[in-house]
Amino acid sequence: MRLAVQDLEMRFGERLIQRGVSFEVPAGTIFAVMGGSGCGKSTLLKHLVGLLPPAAGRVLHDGEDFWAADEAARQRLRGRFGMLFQSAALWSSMTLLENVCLALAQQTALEPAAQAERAREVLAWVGLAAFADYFPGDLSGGMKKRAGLARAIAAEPPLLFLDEPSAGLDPISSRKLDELILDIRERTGTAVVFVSHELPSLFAIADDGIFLDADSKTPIARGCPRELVRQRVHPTVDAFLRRELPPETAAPAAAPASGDPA
Ligand SMILES: Nc1ncnc2c1ncn2[C@@H]1O[C@H](COP(=O)(O)OP(=O)(O)OP(=O)(O)O)[C@@H](O)[C@H]1O
Repeated sequence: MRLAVQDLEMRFGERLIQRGVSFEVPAGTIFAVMGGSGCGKSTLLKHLVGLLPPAAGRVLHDGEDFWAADEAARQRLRGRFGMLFQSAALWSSMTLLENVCLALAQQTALEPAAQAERAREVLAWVGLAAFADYFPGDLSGGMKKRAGLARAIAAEPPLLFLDEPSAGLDPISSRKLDELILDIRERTGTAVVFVSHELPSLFAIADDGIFLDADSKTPIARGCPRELVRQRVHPTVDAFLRRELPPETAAPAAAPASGDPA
């Protein structure tokens, strides 16, 4: 499935958030949505997953215009997306197995026995085979994220949306989640669109990406984060990807005190 975003304009009422947002995500690509706080990353994700209509522009799935389609067609397209929200959004009263089975019941025609078999398989992929009968409340944050990922990928969606997947995780859990996302792409060929502030994750897994700028309210860079940082494409992008203060806010370099060695 190929996602194409064409000249999207994002607004809340009169307030412009971003304009001129265009990019494509071919099958199997891991695509990062980057930018500082409040630039519109989560809002863009809402336009892409079908939660919020954009003010203008198009979101095409294999050429089919999502927001111009009727509700039945949108529902069919939504069934092809896997989603992992920041909170992992698991049902707390259901075990992990039941959480994954519920997603399979909603998104596939599998019989209950086949749902359970598939659910155990994906829980094993994410390293939670031994926790199938646990409730989300009994898991660590990283385990909840992995369970959420298992649920998102259970029906083998061709397109996976991840909203800050590693937020709140320690560096080791975050690294494991990155490897899991790469492994899932390898196994299923899914495309992944993810929002992240985590530089190690951006550098480790993204093949391509877009940088949304809150000041100009428009994208200011496109490409693989590793390349963008190497090419020094824009001071704001540089500041973000290198964790450097932008020149206008950086403290002046301290003058050497007299008597210091030269
Ligand atoms: N429902 C809403 N109504 C009005 N304004 C909103 C709404 N949701 C978000 N905004 C505003 O739109 C802008 C973009 O918000 P968004 O959450 O998309 O940013 P973000 O890049 O995801 O930020 P962060 O990295 O901090 O999560 C912000 O200024 C926010 O205050």
